[in-house]
Amino acid sequence: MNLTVNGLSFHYPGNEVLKDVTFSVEKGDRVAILGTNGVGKSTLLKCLNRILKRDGGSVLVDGADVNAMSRERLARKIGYVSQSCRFSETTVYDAVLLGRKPYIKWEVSEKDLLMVQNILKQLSMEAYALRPVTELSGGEMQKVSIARALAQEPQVLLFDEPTSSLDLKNQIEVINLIQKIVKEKHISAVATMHDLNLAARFANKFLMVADGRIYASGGPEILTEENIHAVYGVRTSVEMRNGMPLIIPL
Ligand SMILES: Nc1ncnc2c1ncn2[C@@H]1O[C@H](COP(=O)(O)OP(=O)(O)OP(=O)(O)O)[C@@H](O)[C@H]1O
Repeated sequence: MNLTVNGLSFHYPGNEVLKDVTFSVEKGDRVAILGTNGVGKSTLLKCLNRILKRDGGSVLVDGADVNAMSRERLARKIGYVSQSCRFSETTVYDAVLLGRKPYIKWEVSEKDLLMVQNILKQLSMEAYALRPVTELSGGEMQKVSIARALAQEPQVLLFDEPTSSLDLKNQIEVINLIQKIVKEKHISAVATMHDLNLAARFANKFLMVADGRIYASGGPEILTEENIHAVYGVRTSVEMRNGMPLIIPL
């Protein structure tokens, strides 16, 4: 699988948000999209997933334009976990099972049920599997939407701030699980992130967005004090720890 974005642009009425965004994601990549509030990170994810219709440029999955795909085909290619998850009145189990929708023909198969059980187990969600989603905490709900996207078995997983409501243990668990799934299933994941240290732990590729454009892209070597200052306007000290950059605001 290969996701190629070329010259993508997008505007909301009276607000040009993305300009000439170009990057690619290969099988096995974990990509972190970084940048300040309101710079257009969520908008970019939504353009990849066709939730928003881009103005120009191209978004190709294995050479095929996402705009030309049927809804089901797109769902098998790209999964998306939004920032604010909304669920109808169902149990956690059924909400996760809904992720299997692109694959279910007439009835739910043994494979679908097993997969849901496995994901609930991997995410330590079994204890509340039969509770109504609407009664969960913010963090528990965030895990439900992540579990549902994993059940969808797409080739690219898009996450909008996947750990924003999670405590430290769950943050680590969720990013470790995403990494594991990316490796085992030979897929890729793209996540918008605010915590640079968590991003450094999660990703192998980074896109730093500023003023609607990709300011810098590449491996952990782009997380420099200069780039961070240019993008966030914050002075930091970047040290290497266990082969990973550790970013300390000054
Ligand atoms: N539905 C909308 N209609 C009009 N403008 C919007 C809409 N959604 C977002 N915007 C604007 O587009 C810009 C980019 O928003 P976006 O949500 O993509 O930013 P972001 O980088 O994800 O921000 P954050 O880190 O705060 O989540 C912002 O200026 C925002 O106010």
